[in-house]
Amino acid sequence: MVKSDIVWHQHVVTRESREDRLSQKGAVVWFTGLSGCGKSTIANELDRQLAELGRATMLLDGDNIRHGLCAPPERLAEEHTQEFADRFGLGFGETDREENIRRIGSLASLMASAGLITLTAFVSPYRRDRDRVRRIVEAGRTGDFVEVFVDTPLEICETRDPKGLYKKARAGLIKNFTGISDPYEAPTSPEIRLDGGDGRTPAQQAAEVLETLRKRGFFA
Ligand SMILES: Nc1ncnc2c1ncn2[C@@H]1O[C@H](COP(=O)(O)OS(=O)(=O)O)[C@@H](OP(=O)(O)O)[C@H]1O
Ligand SMILES: Nc1ncnc2c1ncn2[C@@H]1O[C@H](COP(=O)(O)OP(=O)(O)O)[C@@H](O)[C@H]1O
Repeated sequence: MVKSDIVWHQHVVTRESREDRLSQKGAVVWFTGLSGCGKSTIANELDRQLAELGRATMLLDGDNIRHGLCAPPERLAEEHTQEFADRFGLGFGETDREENIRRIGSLASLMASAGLITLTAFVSPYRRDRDRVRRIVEAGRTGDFVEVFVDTPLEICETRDPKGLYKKARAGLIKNFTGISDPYEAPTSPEIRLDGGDGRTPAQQAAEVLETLRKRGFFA
């Protein structure tokens, strides 16, 4: 393989000095699960709980990121050529999801290296894609990637259906819909598994994640 001319640049300000100033350790807390499982709600609630403790955080979630960094072709075509939009716009095919998670994983890893407790909430259905992100994040330090599997039964997600997408998917109006016409590969050994059907509130589920982060030494 031709060695790239892109050379990594060592920064003067170290990750450790950034974390010392924040009195915390950077991390990527990766929420994964079906559409409607509760990952955005729980991640938002965890963000609120961390902010209440004065922690420095960032939250990235599927719907929002797909308005910008990982926008679909039709949105890019508003500002760019159709060729550009077709090349860089992302949908929900397997390769598009791979690129979606690759981009987000790289961004989240950078945020963690700045000392931020970075929360991400994406369906991220493919084990291979999540494991790649884990390797990127943990290249810096083992243990910095905390996978949170929001294990809510499909029946509950479909009953909730807050955006009516399951109904459209069942009617064949949406292709490649996770859990209906596209696979979801559940994590085999997540750091945290939340039972989405156990009747707990998002605040209670978020509190469990918060305590795990504290026990793992990300903050005192
Ligand atoms: N085909 C298909 N499959 C799954 N989800 C779909 C699809 N089309 C649109 N949506 C909406 O997009 C949100 C998932 O985007 P993600 O970036 O998290 O997906 S992925 O990680 O690339 O699989 C997801 O948001 P959440 O419901 O918050 O998970 C859906 O509302
Ligand atoms: N623990 C919970 N108990 C009851 N409803 C929940 C819970 N967590 C989330 N919900 C509801 O489920 C729906 C989907 O939640 P959301 O966070 O958007 O899921 P996702 O981001 O995984 O698609 C929302 O209407 C939300 O209010």
